[in-house]
Amino acid sequence: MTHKPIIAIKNLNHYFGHGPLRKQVLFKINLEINAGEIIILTGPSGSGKTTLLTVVGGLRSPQFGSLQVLGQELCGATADQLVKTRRHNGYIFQAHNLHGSLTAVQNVKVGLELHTHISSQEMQTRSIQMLEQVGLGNHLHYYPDKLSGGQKQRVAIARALVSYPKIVLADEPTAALDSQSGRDVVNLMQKLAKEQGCTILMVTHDHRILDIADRIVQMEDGKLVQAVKR
Ligand SMILES: Nc1ncnc2c1ncn2[C@@H]1O[C@H](COP(=O)(O)OP(=O)(O)OP(=O)(O)O)[C@@H](O)[C@H]1O
Repeated sequence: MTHKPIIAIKNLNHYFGHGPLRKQVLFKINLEINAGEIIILTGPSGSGKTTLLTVVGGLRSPQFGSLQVLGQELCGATADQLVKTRRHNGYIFQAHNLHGSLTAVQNVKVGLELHTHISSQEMQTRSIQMLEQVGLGNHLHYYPDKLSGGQKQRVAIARALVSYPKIVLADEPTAALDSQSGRDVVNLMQKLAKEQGCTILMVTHDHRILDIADRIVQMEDGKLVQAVKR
């Protein structure tokens, strides 16, 4: 096969703490993820899912092994290189992390902040279009406290996708939502990701949404125990 994976993880080990408190949390992780794939990372609490997600997302430096994202080796990368990698990513977290003092459209624009080549007018236009795509075209100027949980998470999705990222990292995006809103939110992520051709790596305990994955990867005690092809 000639295509290269968008994310290639080889023998990745990760430790927290120092000296006698040093504790290994990721053990010899090997995983390749192709462009456009939706991967769900699941497993018990404390098994290392969030650690793996943050390392892959360039939010934490990889320590041992190899991690290539879009062809760039991140093991041993400088802080600058990690920042560059983060520009290709969109992030969606459990607690949507919207700014309470910004409207929906202003929050979405934050997703374009690092993209200084885009004019302010273009940012506004793209942010509005993105909110229309997530069904919030008539809530553009609402502040987060006037939106429901599901609506806030849809703003967070719009913010994550407005820069057309190659990779979206999502940590428990449905945890704070009722089952219908959770379903709506992941359906929307799936639809937009497929339209934009972006790759999603998502951590979840929510068994109701496993069906959106192309592959489910199971973690236990810091190890990948299973990579199920669907
Ligand atoms: N910043 C940190 N410093 C020290 N230990 C940490 C840190 N972050 C996580 N850990 C430890 O690393 C292990 C893996 O944690 P991680 O958050 O990756 O697990 P998880 O599978 O995402 O769990 P959960 O499903 O509960 O979010 C746990 O034992 C945790 O206590």
